[in-house]
Amino acid sequence: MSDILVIDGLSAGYGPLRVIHDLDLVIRSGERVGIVGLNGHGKTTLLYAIAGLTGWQRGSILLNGEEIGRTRSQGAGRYTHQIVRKGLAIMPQGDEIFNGLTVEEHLDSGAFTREAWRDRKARKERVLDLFPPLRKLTRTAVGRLSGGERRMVSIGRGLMTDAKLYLVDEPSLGLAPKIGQSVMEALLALDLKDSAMFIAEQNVALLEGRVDRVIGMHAGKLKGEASSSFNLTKA
Ligand SMILES: Nc1ncnc2c1ncn2[C@@H]1O[C@H](COP(=O)(O)OP(=O)(O)OP(=O)(O)O)[C@@H](O)[C@H]1O
Repeated sequence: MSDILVIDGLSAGYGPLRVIHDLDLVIRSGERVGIVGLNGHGKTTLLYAIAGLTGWQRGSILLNGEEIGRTRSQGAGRYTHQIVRKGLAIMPQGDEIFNGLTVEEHLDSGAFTREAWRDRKARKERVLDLFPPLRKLTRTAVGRLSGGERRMVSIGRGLMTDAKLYLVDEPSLGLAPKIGQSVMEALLALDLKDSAMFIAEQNVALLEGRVDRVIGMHAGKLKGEASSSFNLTKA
């Protein structure tokens, strides 16, 4: 098992606000790791820092052995395209999708590397196998879909490339519990091979027993392994 993500001494924030405090984390190939914590304690900011999307950051982040951290004081997103090309897929919180585009156009938009584009038909099939409700909707504009279907599109787009690390931010957020559970189950059914998945989620129960590890986050620091006994209010 090789290290896919090695974070060493990461601090990050926005302007004067420091959200992540000197954080270390290792995720290995084949691992699914969950991160839980209350709203505002920095889960999204940690995922953003890995993707180079915070206001500023410092500390080392190795993705598959390559440094993607750098010390940055400004220019959020300036290096994100390079990080993505090194093997990062990010599925952001909420549905960052374009209402006028069809499901198929959305999935195609995720196949932006040359290999992924060449292979997009097979990749779409893989996504449609994971999310069967989308199969009959490929020509439908996403603006007409339900919340659960939109989430499937947004996650499915992130699965159109062969990433080394998939970052998924609150896949069940805002969905009815049953729908949230089925989206999570589909996501966890993905054959990771030698890649890894890092999932931020507020609902610990959705992760427990389904991922390899659950880590708690409180006030910008990791709290070690968590379980359903991990009390979010007192973490
Ligand atoms: N773009 C931004 N600019 C300024 N401050 C931000 C920005 N994004 C987040 N913050 C602040 O950073 C802190 C951590 O927020 P973050 O979204 O990382 O937490 P979270 O644990 O992911 O919560 P949530 O589940 O609501 O996303 C909060 O105080 C938030 O207000």
